[in-house]
Amino acid sequence: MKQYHDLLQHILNEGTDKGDRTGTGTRSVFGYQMRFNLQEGFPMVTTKKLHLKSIIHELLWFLTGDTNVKYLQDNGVRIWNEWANENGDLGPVYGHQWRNWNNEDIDQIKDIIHTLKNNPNSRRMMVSAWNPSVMPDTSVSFSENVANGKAALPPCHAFFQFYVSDNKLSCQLYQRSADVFLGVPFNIASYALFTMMMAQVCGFEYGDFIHTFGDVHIYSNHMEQVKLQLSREPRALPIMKMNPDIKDIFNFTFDDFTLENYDPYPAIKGAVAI
Ligand SMILES: Nc1nc(=O)c2c([nH]1)NC[C@@H]1CN(c3ccc(C(=O)N[C@@H](CCC(=O)O)C(=O)O)cc3)CN21
Ligand SMILES: O=c1ccn([C@H]2C[C@H](O)[C@@H](COP(=O)(O)O)O2)c(=O)[nH]1
Repeated sequence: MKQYHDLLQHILNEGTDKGDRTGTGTRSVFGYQMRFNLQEGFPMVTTKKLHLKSIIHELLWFLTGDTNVKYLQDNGVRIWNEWANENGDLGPVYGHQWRNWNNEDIDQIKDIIHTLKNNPNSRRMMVSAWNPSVMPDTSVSFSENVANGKAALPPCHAFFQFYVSDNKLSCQLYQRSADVFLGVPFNIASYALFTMMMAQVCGFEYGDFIHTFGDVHIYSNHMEQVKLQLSREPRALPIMKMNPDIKDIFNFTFDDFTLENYDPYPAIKGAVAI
């Protein structure tokens, strides 16, 4: 994962100090791109231990269209708790927009699969989680926004596009805002896995995952952690094995994934900016 270390180093070298919504403070750059060839291994950061269980359950949760944290909590995943209201609701966030865009019965995932199978040369294979009509009002709390039918947080991984050439499936994500120490390792692994799942169910080989960023930042309270991480030499990437019998994107379950040869350095704790 030289790509990830290069990004950390680029922000340290070239970033400017910038205030942010959470009041934490960041060092930030605007615009950056990384590319991962999914045939070269599974892009899971090795220089700190990642909680793969959270990544897989979060992705399966998005795919069901669920926006309540109960499923995550029942599976030991805590990463969305801070933003949910007392009933566990997050408002119309990712899963809702993917599967039922703007409450209009538009299933963007089903539509993309149909196009991938029938017209893979299409240049219109986009999924958008960005929906201006549910943007939260930042002057009120997360739960007040949810009560008003708004999303607790606007999507960070806002939209993505698929592309097929040489029978290989690639995916490019635009991430408008990125917490490089905590969020980005999750986001890379999640979209890499999603691309591989889509490739399997549509009958393609693995292509590239391309990760494009807007405001990409290191929070000021993650600087020591980032320096420790950069002092570690990246190790060989692990291999992700998926149950080859699954041919419907909505039928994957947690037990269909096995990560082999993941040999990370120890975890590095960091506080999440709320
Ligand atoms: N500031 C901020 N950064 C994010 O990455 C982020 C948000 N907010 N808000 C919404 C979601 C929630 N995400 C999160 C939230 C917490 C962790 C986190 O604490 N990760 C720890 C522990 C992981 C675990 O126990 O599963 C880590 O060390 O990776 C990661 C992603 C990604 N998003
Ligand atoms: O998947 C995710 C979700 C969130 N983040 C980060 C990016 C920002 O640091 C915060 C969101 O704050 P905004 O003020 O809405 O930009 O969460 C991430 O990196 N990955």
